[in-house]
Amino acid sequence: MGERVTDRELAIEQEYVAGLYARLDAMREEAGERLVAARRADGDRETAAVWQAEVTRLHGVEQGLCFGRLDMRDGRRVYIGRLGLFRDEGDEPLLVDWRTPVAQAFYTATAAAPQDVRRRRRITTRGRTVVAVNDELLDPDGAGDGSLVGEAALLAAVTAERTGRMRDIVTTLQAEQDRIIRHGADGVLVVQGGPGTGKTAVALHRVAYLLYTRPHLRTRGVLVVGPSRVFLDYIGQVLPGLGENSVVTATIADLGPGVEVSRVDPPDVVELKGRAVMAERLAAAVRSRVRPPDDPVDVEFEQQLLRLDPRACARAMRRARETGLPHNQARLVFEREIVDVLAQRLIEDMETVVLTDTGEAIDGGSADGSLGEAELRALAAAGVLIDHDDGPRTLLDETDRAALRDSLIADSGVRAALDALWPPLTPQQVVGERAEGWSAADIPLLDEAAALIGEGGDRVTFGHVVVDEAQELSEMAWRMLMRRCPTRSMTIVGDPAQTGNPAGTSSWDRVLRPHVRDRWRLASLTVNYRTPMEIMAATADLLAAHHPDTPPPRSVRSTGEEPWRIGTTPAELPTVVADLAEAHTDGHLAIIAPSAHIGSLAAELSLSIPPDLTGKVVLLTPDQAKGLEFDSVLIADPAGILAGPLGHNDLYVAMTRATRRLGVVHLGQPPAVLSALPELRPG
Ligand SMILES: Nc1ncnc2c1ncn2[C@@H]1O[C@H](COP(=O)(O)OP(=O)(O)OP(=O)(O)O)[C@@H](O)[C@H]1O
Repeated sequence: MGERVTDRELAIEQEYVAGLYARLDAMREEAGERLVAARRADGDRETAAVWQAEVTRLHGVEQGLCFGRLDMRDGRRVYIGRLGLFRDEGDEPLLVDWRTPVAQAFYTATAAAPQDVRRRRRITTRGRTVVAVNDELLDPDGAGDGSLVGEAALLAAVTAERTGRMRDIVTTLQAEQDRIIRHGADGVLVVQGGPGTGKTAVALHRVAYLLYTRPHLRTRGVLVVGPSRVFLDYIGQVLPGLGENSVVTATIADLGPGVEVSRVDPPDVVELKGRAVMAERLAAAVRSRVRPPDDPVDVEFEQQLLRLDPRACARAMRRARETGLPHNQARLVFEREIVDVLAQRLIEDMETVVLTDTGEAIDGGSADGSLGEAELRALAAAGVLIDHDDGPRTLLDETDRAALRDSLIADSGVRAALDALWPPLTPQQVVGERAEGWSAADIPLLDEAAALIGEGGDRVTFGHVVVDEAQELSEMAWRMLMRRCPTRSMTIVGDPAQTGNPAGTSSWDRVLRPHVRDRWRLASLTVNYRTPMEIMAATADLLAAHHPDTPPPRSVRSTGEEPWRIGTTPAELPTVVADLAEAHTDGHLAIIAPSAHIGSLAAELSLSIPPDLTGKVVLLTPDQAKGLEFDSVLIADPAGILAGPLGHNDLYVAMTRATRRLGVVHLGQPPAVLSALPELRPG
């Protein structure tokens, strides 16, 4: 039950909040001055970077700096906000960071389990002005069902018009979400839940939590992987608003070895390229480049022919392989072995030149093996540098041998022979050059090849990796990601009922076990904060037909607005969609259509490709719509979407993007799974 709050309370909070902003301003000023000073001090880049980060952090938390207050049973008042603020060091905090243990009760205290909280107050601000104060008394006698904390604020947040950019949910986090956010960082945490259950939001708040509680992650780095650049832009404001600016966001393609994706593979090829067995194929392809020769190999060096026998080659190859080094590094071992063999051969030849069979010196040489002029000339021709001033020396000491090896390595004839026996490779050569360009499914293959040959030794790794829409990753993509997360500390969020990639996953265990065995935990989210009941009901047939074991998430609200359908012809589809879009006046509208219609719809509606999410009308394929949300969604040609390789999942994604309204324009008869939708009557 809400308690009536007087204007006096509003005034009290206004004064307090004004004090917090004053403190924030003072901190900003100080950080700004320190930044200027550090920039002035020559070369103190590190200090300047620290203060630059602090300035950015302090500006990021401007909106909704303080959003709550806990009144404890012992009389203490705790104000909760986006960061901790103190009047002076060692003082009681003016504002407590939402990530501290003290603040947790703000999200999890209920009337039944009040955790020493007497009153929970939500403070709503617009700019720096307090516009509302809502209280909940956590009185065990007045316990409701306690499942939703701060229901009014939550409902206000979930019904608010969308802007095309994701907002943080720090003021209205729910208990099941809070538990996941504060879960320990060891091992892999998989967060599974239906559409709109807050998986993305939770993953991002968890990043902020981990950075706060484990500061070493700031240096080790946190990576957030998302399905597309459009999606990463969509979520891009959330972490800065939580005061965190150091996180790297990337798609799988961004992490790859710098090739441009310019081609789309057919679904069966995508599926094939994504399988883990491709790693074995690539390893075999690399191995096959190195085969002991059947016949002796003649190596030309300084107009002499040196003969390498196949057994010596095989032995050198074996030794190089036994090091376990990647191909291009193992080649250095092979090179050393072969050069040793060649050097030995040269030395032996040399000795037969300068000594007789019985070991006597000829051509003026001395019997103890020290060198005369003729030998020195022969050696010089072989590239061995002899210091004449040193006087006569013993036949080929270690320095001579080293010099001989160096000249062998530098020799083009020797290099050509080495290249033929153990060619240095590039990732492109291993995967097979593609004249027609690279596809997204090639990226993990190129990365695997780079690892096999030992390129990318300077590859950046991270202390924690978050994977969003993780159901989309192929087994090969998982291998690629794991190489970037040696600690295997990960948060993985996804929903196998939304998998659109033919190489994506339907089983977390299957993709994770090869990398972490059973060191992964599953957490579930069950409440849908995005999609109203009416729209979820419209997806019921689709979900039941294709994922009978997946319980639909429970919608937190109902809007009273029924989804509808309307039939048309292929020729009229663009104009029907354009008319419906024109009639749409409130909020953001997404038109979701199979890629075959995107061109004609974009032309008819004058819409941009790639889409600008902040536009009032946005045109997307189901794949591009993944993870996003809009006030209204219009689906064009659902049968066309269903015809894709995992079309039922794509249609499910498309239908669950709307926060308010859903309409479907079908060609001819509607697909069976949508036939229960009421038909829109003209007018
Ligand atoms: N506790 C909450 N308070 C307010 N809004 C919330 C809360 N939890 C989730 N939401 C809102 O619900 C919407 C869906 O969240 P999000 O995109 O994180 O869901 P998701 O599970 O990743 O969805 P999908 O799988 O469909 O991509 C967002 O607008 C988010 O802000």
